[in-house]
Amino acid sequence: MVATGLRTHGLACVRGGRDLFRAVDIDVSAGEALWVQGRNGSGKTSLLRLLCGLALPSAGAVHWLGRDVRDLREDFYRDLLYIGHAGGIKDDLTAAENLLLGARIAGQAVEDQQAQQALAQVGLAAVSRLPAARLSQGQRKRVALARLHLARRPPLLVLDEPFNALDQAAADGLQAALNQHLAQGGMVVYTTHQPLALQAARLHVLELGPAQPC
Ligand SMILES: Nc1ncnc2c1ncn2[C@@H]1O[C@H](COP(=O)(O)OP(=O)(O)OP(=O)(O)O)[C@@H](O)[C@H]1O
Repeated sequence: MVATGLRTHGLACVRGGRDLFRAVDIDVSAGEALWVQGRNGSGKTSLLRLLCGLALPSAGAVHWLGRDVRDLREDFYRDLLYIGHAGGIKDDLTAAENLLLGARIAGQAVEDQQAQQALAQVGLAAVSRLPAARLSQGQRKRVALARLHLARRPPLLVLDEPFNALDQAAADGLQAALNQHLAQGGMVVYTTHQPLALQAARLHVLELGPAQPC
């Protein structure tokens, strides 16, 4: 069988000396989405960071296309777009510079004009040259999400609270972009406290419970 997506087996995470979760098995293939749910502090962000190889699990492993992400490194990061809770936006850079920097760190060659177009797609054309420090929370979130509108969108999107701080029009636009990504065979792993099911070939739901006692 051809390995086509993101898988974990027996994933476990310990933070601050306590078990956040154990034995998490994930299997997300092309066109599928995983909605990670749970209360504040249940470990959603911690899980997403493990999936992206940004932290190590206390047990288990993460596989992308059949290989451990620890061995894949750059090959995995080329296929992945991770947008964290805070979006990684730098206050002293403009919206456009933030977008360009984020893309270039991910190894994506992006021209200024493409960045402007992507920012226009998320309704930020008028403020693209403003320092991010002068943007609202929702506008900062949109800067981070503009990465979805650059020419090359990686197949795997891992998005931590992407709908937070967005107004209804922006949330609708994001939902449409993610549904389009899934329809084209991409994969989305996301968290949200809002009732926002994406249209996927299969929508997996993972509910993280309260932390287990050590
Ligand atoms: N590096 C760390 N050291 C110690 N504790 C940590 C660390 N990272 C996370 N935690 C703890 O792990 C728990 C889970 O945090 P996490 O951010 O994964 O939760 P979450 O489900 O994303 O929460 P929220 O819904 O509030 O965003 C929290 O109690 C947090 O304080």
